Amino acid sequence: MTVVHIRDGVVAYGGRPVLHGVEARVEAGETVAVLGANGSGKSTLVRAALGLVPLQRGEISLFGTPLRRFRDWGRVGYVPQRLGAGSGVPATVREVVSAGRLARRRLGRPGRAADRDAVTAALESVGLAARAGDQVDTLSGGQQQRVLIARALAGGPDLLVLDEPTAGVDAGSQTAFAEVLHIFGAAGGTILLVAHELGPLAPLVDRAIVVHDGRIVHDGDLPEPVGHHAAFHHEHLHPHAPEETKSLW
Ligand SMILES: Nc1ncnc2c1ncn2[C@@H]1O[C@H](COP(=O)(O)OP(=O)(O)OP(=O)(O)O)[C@@H](O)[C@H]1O
Repeated sequence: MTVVHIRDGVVAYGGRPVLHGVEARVEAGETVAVLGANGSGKSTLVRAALGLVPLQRGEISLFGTPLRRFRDWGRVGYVPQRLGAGSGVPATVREVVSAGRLARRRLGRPGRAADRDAVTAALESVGLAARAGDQVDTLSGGQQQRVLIARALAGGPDLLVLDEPTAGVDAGSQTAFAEVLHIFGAAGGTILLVAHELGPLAPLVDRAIVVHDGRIVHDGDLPEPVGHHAAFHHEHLHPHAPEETKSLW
């Protein structure tokens, strides 16, 4: 099944085109990385795929449903680049992660315990259970990134879309984060992630889409590593129990 399908996608900001008729698909169970230089259009591509940026032309479908008719947002977890800086709204880590449950809620159903358990499990998977009651703005940048990942996981999505999830995250945390994604993918989850550098995520990636100046210039195996990227193919990730993941952060 095709989980994400963009056909002839054109996006322009203020009349300036930044995506020029792109075609991209993500199949169920795949982990696809969108790679490219700064400003090439990677974020725009994934944000357009979720309807966060309007298309000037083209079509998008999610889980086989045209975006304009798609309502099943509980199946989608989105991790933006940053936790909306300057929102100014005080919220605890648990509250932010609980927001990830909203699309799963059904009116009139109890489900409170299930919500609480899902939030706790998501916090544990990113190693932040002990910080649940803290104000989110007292956490470091890397920890806030983990809150966003927990928020996306809490909804129990089938598709995770992540925009530079490991930017500004230290090496050890990147490895732990790769483990969380590995577990999600091994359970059948589909992953679309934007990355400038993959680092420890490289072994997870089934396919790479390379964007250059708003066009897809490669769609296939990970491109041959160059320079410091040469480490990519020498890293291996092995499945671990979630308990082990916790201790990695
Ligand atoms: N909201 C916006 N308004 C105007 N221009 C924008 C907006 N968002 C992005 N752009 C421009 O669109 C182009 C593509 O941006 P995009 O963020 O998609 O690139 P990217 O490949 O994700 O870059 P990076 O790796 O730096 O995050 C850039 O030239 C950027 O300046």
